[in-house]
Amino acid sequence: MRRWNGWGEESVFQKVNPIAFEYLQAHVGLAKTSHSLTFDELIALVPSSRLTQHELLACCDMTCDAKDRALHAVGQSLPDWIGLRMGLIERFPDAVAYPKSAQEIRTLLDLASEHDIRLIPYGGGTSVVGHLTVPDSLQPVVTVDMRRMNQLLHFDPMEQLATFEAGISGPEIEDCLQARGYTLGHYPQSFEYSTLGGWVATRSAGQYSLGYGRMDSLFVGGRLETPAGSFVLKPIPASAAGPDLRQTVLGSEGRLGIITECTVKVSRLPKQERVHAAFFKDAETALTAVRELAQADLHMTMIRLSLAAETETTLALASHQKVLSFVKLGLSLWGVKDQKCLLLYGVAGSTDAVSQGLLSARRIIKQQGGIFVGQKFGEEWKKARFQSPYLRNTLWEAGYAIDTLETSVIWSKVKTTIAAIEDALKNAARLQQEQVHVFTHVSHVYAVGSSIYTTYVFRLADTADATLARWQTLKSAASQAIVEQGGTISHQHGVGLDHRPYLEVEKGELWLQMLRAVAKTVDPKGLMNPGKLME
Ligand SMILES: Cc1cc2nc3c(=O)[nH]c(=O)nc-3n(C[C@H](O)[C@H](O)[C@H](O)COP(=O)(O)OP(=O)(O)OC[C@H]3O[C@@H](n4cnc5c(N)ncnc54)[C@H](O)[C@@H]3O)c2cc1C
Repeated sequence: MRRWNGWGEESVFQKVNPIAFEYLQAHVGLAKTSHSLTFDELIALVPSSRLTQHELLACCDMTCDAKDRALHAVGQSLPDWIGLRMGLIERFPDAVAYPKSAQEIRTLLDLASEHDIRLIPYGGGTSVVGHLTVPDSLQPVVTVDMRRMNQLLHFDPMEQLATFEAGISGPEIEDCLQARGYTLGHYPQSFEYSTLGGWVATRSAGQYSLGYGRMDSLFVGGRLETPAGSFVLKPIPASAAGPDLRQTVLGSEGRLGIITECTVKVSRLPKQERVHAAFFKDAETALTAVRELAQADLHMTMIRLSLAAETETTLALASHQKVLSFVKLGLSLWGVKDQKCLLLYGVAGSTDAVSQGLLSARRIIKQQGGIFVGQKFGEEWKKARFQSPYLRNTLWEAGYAIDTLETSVIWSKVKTTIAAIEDALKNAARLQQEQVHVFTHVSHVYAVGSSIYTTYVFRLADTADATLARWQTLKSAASQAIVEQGGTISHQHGVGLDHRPYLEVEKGELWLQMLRAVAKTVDPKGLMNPGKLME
């Protein structure tokens, strides 16, 4: 069963070795465990619904049950966690709808327009930027859970296209496609629960984005039901007929309507898939190698470079410490010491393509002094690649909060932006007489630049309000640093509520006016996910 107040399956507990806890204490300080709300205590916070006995309840298996409303009140952002664990949830939806077809959604939208009801589309509930927060609305709010719409509607190997209902989850998609010898190749770390509709609505990026593309390029068509009517995007390979309307649906964050189906590009399952690893002596050489790999057109599936602090943290968290001491000793003999950076790189395809890809990658890595350590690190990463979010549970229970930040910039700005984000977090913590442990990797690379993904760990404060204030200070300092460096406020997580204040600087007021005009056209009464993405 899925955890109601954290990440993942209840049966999975990610242990942290004592060395890693000592490491954390040395960097962040000794933490105190805080009281976590019980499920009954959470339910007691749910007020009565404004929709009890409303005629809308006849639609889409809708329910006003407090349990359903509690389970749909938030997503997975840090403020969401503070809300769930410490009882700081201000509002709950009045009801939850569970549509089973596009037709039911059409009926729901028509009824919502007639009765002035606000709707929040809900995919897997894995948003990390406040997409699912219930607005402060005088009108009732219904959260629309899409997960019963999880069928494959059409698959055509000739065209390499598959059409799914939008509520289908990552594992369900891969089960369908792999049984037919195909894959979507989209693996965000939230793969277990997030949905196709959610990926499109947030423009998500998976771990193999280098090989298969981000959701932006996988999504070729679909259907959006808006309060004003249906919007159908035909799958067309390329078109010069005016602006590309797929771009309106991608990243729409539930503001324009409900995506009911998506047509996506699929690929043949690769014969072979390899992830290898190499160490570099410092960030300078490692980033040069990564840029050259990204620009070499090698058909790689992934590149993930952990900078020095993340490499050190990864090694501290690893379970096989004895083996690691040998590796560290060996690396130090090659002059790879304190500033070492770990690179994981993946290649997939036919046996020949994989050998050729690995060989070409090796040449570039070697030119920058990279030391190869074979497949072991890559295999471990593959095994654990959906496990690390489970650490959030373990660390929270020990009194630590963990959050992530992401952006992307052109190559000339990568190093300075990483430093600016990390410094901003450390300074903001220092001003609060606290410490923060900060580490960064780059994992989505392009010919022109790269994403930057920073993780930060800090201590929970004594109360929910104080913990939230601590997070807000850190998050806004880092977001400000991103904006000042000219980075995007989000490379992959979207805007939601948390990034909304920074959007105007990035896109400009005219762009926001255009977007508001589009929303007004398809949703004149402002029913859809109010307040997210834009005011
Ligand atoms: C542990 C963890 C790891 C993550 N890793 C990644 C990662 O590697 N890459 C990445 O890109 N993101 C990642 N995320 C963020 C998150 O998983 C993505 O934003 C994901 O795309 C959200 O999908 P979802 O189905 O859970 O959508 P939800 O969280 O339910 O909703 C997100 C937004 O999409 C809208 N929406 C959802 N479904 C529809 C629909 N059918 N029609 C219209 N609007 C809809 C919602 O209204 C909301 O605004 C991670 C999150 C967590 C918690």
